[in-house]
Order: sequence, then structure tokens, then C-alpha cells
Amino acid sequence: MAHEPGAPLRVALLGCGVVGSAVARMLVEQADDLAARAGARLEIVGIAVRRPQRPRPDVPVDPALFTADAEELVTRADVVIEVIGGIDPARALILRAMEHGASVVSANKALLAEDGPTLYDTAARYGVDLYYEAAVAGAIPILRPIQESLAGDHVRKVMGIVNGTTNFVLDAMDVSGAGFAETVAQAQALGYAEADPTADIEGFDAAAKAAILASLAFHTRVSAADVHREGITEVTAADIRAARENDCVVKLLAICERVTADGTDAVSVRVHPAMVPRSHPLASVREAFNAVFVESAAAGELMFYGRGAGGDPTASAVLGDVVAVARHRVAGGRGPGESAYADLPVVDMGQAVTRYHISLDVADRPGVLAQVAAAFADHGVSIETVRQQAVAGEGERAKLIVVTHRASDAALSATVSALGSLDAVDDVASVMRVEGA
Ligand SMILES: NC(=O)C1=CN([C@@H]2O[C@H](COP(=O)(O)OP(=O)(O)OC[C@H]3O[C@@H](n4cnc5c(N)ncnc54)[C@H](O)[C@@H]3O)[C@@H](O)[C@H]2O)C=CC1
Ligand SMILES: N[C@@H](CC=O)C(=O)O
Ligand code: NA
Repeated sequence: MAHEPGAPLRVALLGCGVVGSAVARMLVEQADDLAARAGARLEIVGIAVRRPQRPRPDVPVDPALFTADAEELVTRADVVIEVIGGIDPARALILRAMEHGASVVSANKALLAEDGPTLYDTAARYGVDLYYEAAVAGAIPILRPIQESLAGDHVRKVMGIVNGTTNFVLDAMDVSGAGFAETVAQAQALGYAEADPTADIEGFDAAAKAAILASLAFHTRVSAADVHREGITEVTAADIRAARENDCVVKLLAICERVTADGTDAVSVRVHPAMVPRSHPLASVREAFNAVFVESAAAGELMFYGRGAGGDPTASAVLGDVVAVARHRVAGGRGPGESAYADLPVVDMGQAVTRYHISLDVADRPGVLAQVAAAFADHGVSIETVRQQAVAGEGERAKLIVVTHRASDAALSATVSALGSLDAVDDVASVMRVEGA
């Protein structure tokens, strides 16, 4: 629908929690600047919440704007901001908003990673925009740089720390040497981890973000179900110590890369803990910060760093999107729609190519090193370095630390199984992929 010069744009906000309340406040406090940048005033016409009567002193709007009827609200807006989260009713409300001609800004990674194509198809059918910069790495501008700034380049790899809660936990384990459960409890006490931190620590949140990043970077539909996912619950203090001895830190990484499988181009998308050399830029990402490292053919290496969560940082990304879609409403036209033309296959984890760092507790006697080396050779895995340490007070026991060259994850997993069944190996004490080296 053409925008009438001078008329305000009607903005509907769905949800008024951590992100929604910051968005509402900034829409009010920065109204004049936003109007100048967007080309029209952004007028809040309603805020859908579950309990409209609840006092919200931190949200400086007329209390009459709060409504429990989100379905009605989305029918009378030019721009709908969805910050409810979850799959339904968020999906139904977004589709309804688009059917009534509204452009949509969302922060909802779970929904985008599960059903992005349906949202994009509907946006295209009704000629409206769908923007969701806040859904990945919060405040960090990363989706628009991939989608627009790098549209002329060829992205090869996107590797990021995209979950602040897990980065806080792993960083604290590195600094204090404490165990996993103890550190999660500390993160909860400080308000970083949620009461139910499952989506973060089991890697679901990072997997959704990885699916979104891979879809945009490789012009291919990738959903959360395509992403290999391992969380951080199995990371032990021994793993962190092993990383430190190897001059590495442990990070939960989202890795999206182009690979060649059976002679054809494909993509690999995975989320798992990995050792990262302390010299790599991602190793210096501390506490609850996020960062995304992008490698592309012409630009080379790029790094994006900042706050991945929190009301104001996330609202910054939401409002950037609101201004973008508002400009399109004022000038006519739309922003970029879905780009999935490459339609590359997504390979399973076994075909991903990585390196492993393995610590073994072994018997210190002739022939043990040869047996261990044979287990690697039998599976076609080449050893890069091997180091033996005596175990203090245990004359006949030793620790072997092996770092491999790059090999398929399937071959590396089979090697680890074979090592575990050798008589000379008492324990496979730590196994971790190595990335960024
Ligand atoms: N909190 C953060 O730091 C970040 C959040 N996000 C995303 O932003 C979205 C919102 O997150 P938060 O603000 O943290 O969640 P929240 O739980 O603080 O707020 C959600 C709000 O939506 C309301 N709501 C739920 N169902 C509703 C319904 N049917 N109708 C109307 N209102 C309803 C809830 O009452 C609540 O006020 C989620 O998709 C989340 O993944 C993205 C990046 C960072
Ligand atoms: N729970 C997420 C924040 C939102 O994306 C995190 O810990 O990073
Ligand atoms: Na972002």
C-alpha cells in the first residue's frame, strides 16, 4: 500500500518482556530521530501482552495501548514487531500481519530456523518485508552484512560464538578451573543463564542461529533440524585443562562452511564445543559476549563482535530493522527477500572435516605408542603431534596427547572408539575438536 506523505507509520509491538520493553521505550524516547531517519513518525498503535492490566512503569506509553488481543492488533499496523518468542502463536501472528499488509521485524531465531521459508513466501506473496537482525548475535550487525554487504562476494565459512550464556560458563571454567555444574549455578545467580538454561547449554539456541547464518551465507534453505548439535554439558574441567596445556580455550562454536562432498558443492553446519588456539580472534571473546568470524573469497577474513543479548542491545538491532522497513514503506519497494537459489545439499556430521585433540591415559611400556599410532593409521587419520607426559607417582602409567591433521569426523570418531578398546589405554580422558588453527 502506498504511504501517504506526512502520515505516520502504525507500529504494533507483540510482547513486552526483556526485548519488547526496551523497544517500546526507545521508540518513545528516540521518536524524533527515528522519524527523521525513517521519513515518517513511528506511532505505537498497540502492544500485545498476556496481562494488559499489569503496571509497567518502565514502559513510557499510554497504558490504554496494552491489549491482550494480538490477532486484532496485527490487522491495523504497517509494521509489526514480534518479540514474543517461540513457534506459536508467534508464527500465526506474523502470517496474519503479512496477510493484512504489514512488514514484520522479529527477533525470533527459533521460528526463523524452523519455518523461515513459510514466512518468506508469505512476505513475498503480500509484498512486505521480513527482517530479523536481532535473531542472531543480538546487537551485532551480522545478518545484513552477510545478506547485503557481502552479496557480491563468495562466503566460504562463518564461524561464531553466538550464545552468550555458554560463553560465560566456558570462560568462567577457564578462569577459575571450576566444574560445569558449579559454573552454571554461578551464571544463574548472576542473571546470565535462565532458570531453565536447556536451550542454551544443550546448543539449541546456537543451532537455530547457525541454521539462519548458513541459509543466508550459502543461499540455501537450512533448518535447525539440519544442524549437528552438541551442547556443553559434557565439557569437563579436564577438557578445559587439556585445552590450556595446548594453548587453547574451549568455545561453543557455530560453524557453517562450504564443503565438497562426493565431488559436488555442499554445506556443513554444526554446533559443538571446540578447542580454539589462544591466538585466534574468537579466543579473546570473554564472558557473555558474542562474535562471528566470516571468511569470504574476496574480502578475506572479517570479524563481528559485541553483545548478543540483553534488552537494549537486542532492541538496537530490532529498531535498525524497523527503520529499514519503514524507509521502504515511505519510498515504496521492499528489502531483499529469500535467496535460496544455490539449493546446496547439507552433509551429515560424519562428512565434516575437522581436527581432534585427544588425551589418553596409557600404560608406559614398549609397543604402546605403536598400538595407538596403528589405531589412527587404520582409520586413515594422520597424526600431527604426539606428546607423552609421565604421570607423577605412577611409574608405569603415562598420558599421551595426540593432535590430528584434518580428517572426516566419521574417521576420527571411529579412531576414538578403537582407542577406547585397546588394552594399553586405561582411559580416553578428553576428546575435543580443534578449530581455527
Ligand atoms: N532476551 C534477549 O537477550 C534476546 C532475546 N531474543 C529473542 O527475542 C524474543 C523475546 O525475548 P525476551 O524479550 O527475552 O522474552 P520475554 O520472555 O522476556 O518476553 C516475551 C514477552 O512476550 C509475551 N507473550 C508471550 N506470549 C504472548 C502472547 N500470546 N501474546 C502476547 N504476548 C505474549 C510475554 O508475556 C513476555 O512479556 C525471543 O524470540 C528471543 O529469542 C533475541 C536476542 C536476545
Ligand atoms: N540466550 C541467548 C540470548 C539470546 O539470543 C544467549 O545466551 O546468548
Ligand atoms: Na544481530
